[in-house]
Amino acid sequence: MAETTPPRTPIIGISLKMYFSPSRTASYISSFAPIASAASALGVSTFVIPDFLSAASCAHTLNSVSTPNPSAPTGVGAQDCFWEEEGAFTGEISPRHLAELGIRFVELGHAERRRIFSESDADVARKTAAAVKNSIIPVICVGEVDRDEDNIPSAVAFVADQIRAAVADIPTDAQIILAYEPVWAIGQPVPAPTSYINAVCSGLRSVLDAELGRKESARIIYGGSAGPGLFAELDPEAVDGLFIGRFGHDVKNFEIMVKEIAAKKYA
Ligand SMILES: O=C(CO)COP(=O)(O)O
Repeated sequence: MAETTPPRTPIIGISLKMYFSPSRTASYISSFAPIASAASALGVSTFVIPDFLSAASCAHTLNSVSTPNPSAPTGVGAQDCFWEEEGAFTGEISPRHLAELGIRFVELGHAERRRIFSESDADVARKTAAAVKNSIIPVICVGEVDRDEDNIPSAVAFVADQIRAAVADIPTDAQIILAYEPVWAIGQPVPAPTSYINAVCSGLRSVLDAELGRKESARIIYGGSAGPGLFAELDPEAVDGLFIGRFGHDVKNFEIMVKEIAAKKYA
């Protein structure tokens, strides 16, 4: 069954990629838990995506954190999943098994997976459908590869095609998160220019609302060298939150960004 609530609550998440050892991840989660609770009180949802080795124990910890606002929960995600639920698929991870362990999000189609492991839009679509079927919220990563700040319509068109492909086989009311990450802005010292992020996200918002019927069910978060100070410059009508990488490794930065999102979204 698709996860259909809560709609469009601001949300911030971090992927730890393959940066942290299991012990460092455990210590990060201990510091993260009270921040998630405070974020909920501010009306901001949070998630952490550790590597697979730590996902179950992180879910165990974070799922027992008290989040005072039921519309702003916290949760743990996985960095990928397979589209099949069970069987002879050596090395793959079942979305049904993730759900059984209390994992509430799954990141799909990250730029690194598309580039290094040749994941296609068709793969992402099948994984998205499998996640939704298991009540896991997909965090679908999309973004254009080349930097061309003068050509916003072409970035919007490219990313909109990625989105159309990813959601082709799920119901319109299934809750999804679109992590808009211009590939050229990942792993850089600074994010994409804010005017550019705002323009692309507002183009995508129109496609989601008018064409895909996802005004309530799809949130857009920005990722790609995002850090403190960024959200204050973003358009809160177009961008629902952030997807953090390196600049959230210091959990204090994550806390700062939670507050910046709350301030801007509830201004
Ligand atoms: O890819 C990202 C999040 O998944 C962004 O990573 P960085 O913020 O480290 O560039």
